[in-house]
Amino acid sequence: MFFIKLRDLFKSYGPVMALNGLNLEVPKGSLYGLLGPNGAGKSTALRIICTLLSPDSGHVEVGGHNVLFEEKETRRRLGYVAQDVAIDKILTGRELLELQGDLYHLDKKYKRRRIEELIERLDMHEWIDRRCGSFSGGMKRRLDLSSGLLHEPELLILDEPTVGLDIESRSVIWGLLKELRNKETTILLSSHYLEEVDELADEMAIIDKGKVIASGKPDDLKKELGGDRVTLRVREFSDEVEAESVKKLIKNINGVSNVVVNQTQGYSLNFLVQSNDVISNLSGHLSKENFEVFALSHSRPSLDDVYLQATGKTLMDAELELAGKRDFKLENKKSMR
Ligand SMILES: Nc1ncnc2c1ncn2[C@@H]1O[C@H](COP(=O)(O)OP(=O)(O)OP(=O)(O)O)[C@@H](O)[C@H]1O
Repeated sequence: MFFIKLRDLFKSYGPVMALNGLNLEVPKGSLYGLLGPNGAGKSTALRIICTLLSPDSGHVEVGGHNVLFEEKETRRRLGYVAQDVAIDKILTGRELLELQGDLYHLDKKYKRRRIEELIERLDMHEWIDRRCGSFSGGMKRRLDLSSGLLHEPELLILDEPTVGLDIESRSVIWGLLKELRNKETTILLSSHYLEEVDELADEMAIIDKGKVIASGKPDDLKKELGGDRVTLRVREFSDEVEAESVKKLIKNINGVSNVVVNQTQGYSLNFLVQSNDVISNLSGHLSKENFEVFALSHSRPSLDDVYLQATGKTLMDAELELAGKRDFKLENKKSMR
């Protein structure tokens, strides 16, 4: 049974098409990861599900309710932890949670109990009575997460929950998310950290340019690639021309597939091999064209390889490319309106 269903979702900001026919189905009680580079459209999709933004067209359903017509019912059932939250600087963490509880119209006794539970669970007692203005990024995130969980929502939506956080805060947040999933809360989170999605998600979707281009269980997606991943360098620092020549040669070797030049890693080559024999014979093939093996590593496929297979580039290359095209100043201005 699916708890969230998105069908043919389109959304543009002026000339920028953020969602380009997005389809997604999130099973009830699962932890679902949306993986994609900055600018892929993840936040836009999450904000639409949370009723904070309207799509240009498409269907959005949460727990059997049409989100576009039943905003109030949807909001009651979900907790949303945004990417950037402007937390009041003067209130203490506890006062902020009290205020949030009042906004949810929680019963006084229930609210106090929930606040205590969350302070305990997210290990916040040492600093929760300090003013929020003095909090670190990790403390703010834990406070945000507590706010989103006060009313025990059936659905928790998190936009990049651990971006830029210290290891301790990240592990506290991961621990809580795993626990909630075991208690049947449906969790949808966006991330551009491969290891976060790999570690947490039961199912995932890769989003690229406003569309889902691959989805399934992380392990199944890795297995579908069907071979081991090899990274090869023919010299310490290659250039594009050399890398493309090596690519041409390797592509024609039997048992090799998905050859990609990895620009951000010194023009190394990434590819999949069907058996170890291919690796043993590699230097023979290369020497025919006067190339040699400078460095070679070999591993089981990772989510980065899944991403590479689906998009033709690594997640890091995609981020660099998109970062060059974005006008963050303008976006900030528009989203404050
Ligand atoms: N308020 C806005 N005004 C103009 N363009 C926007 C606005 N918000 C997002 N965009 C553009 O829409 C596209 C999708 O952005 P979105 O924030 O949804 O992506 P994302 O995958 O969540 O990335 P990030 O993690 O950086 O937020 C990007 O090209 C972005 O530049």
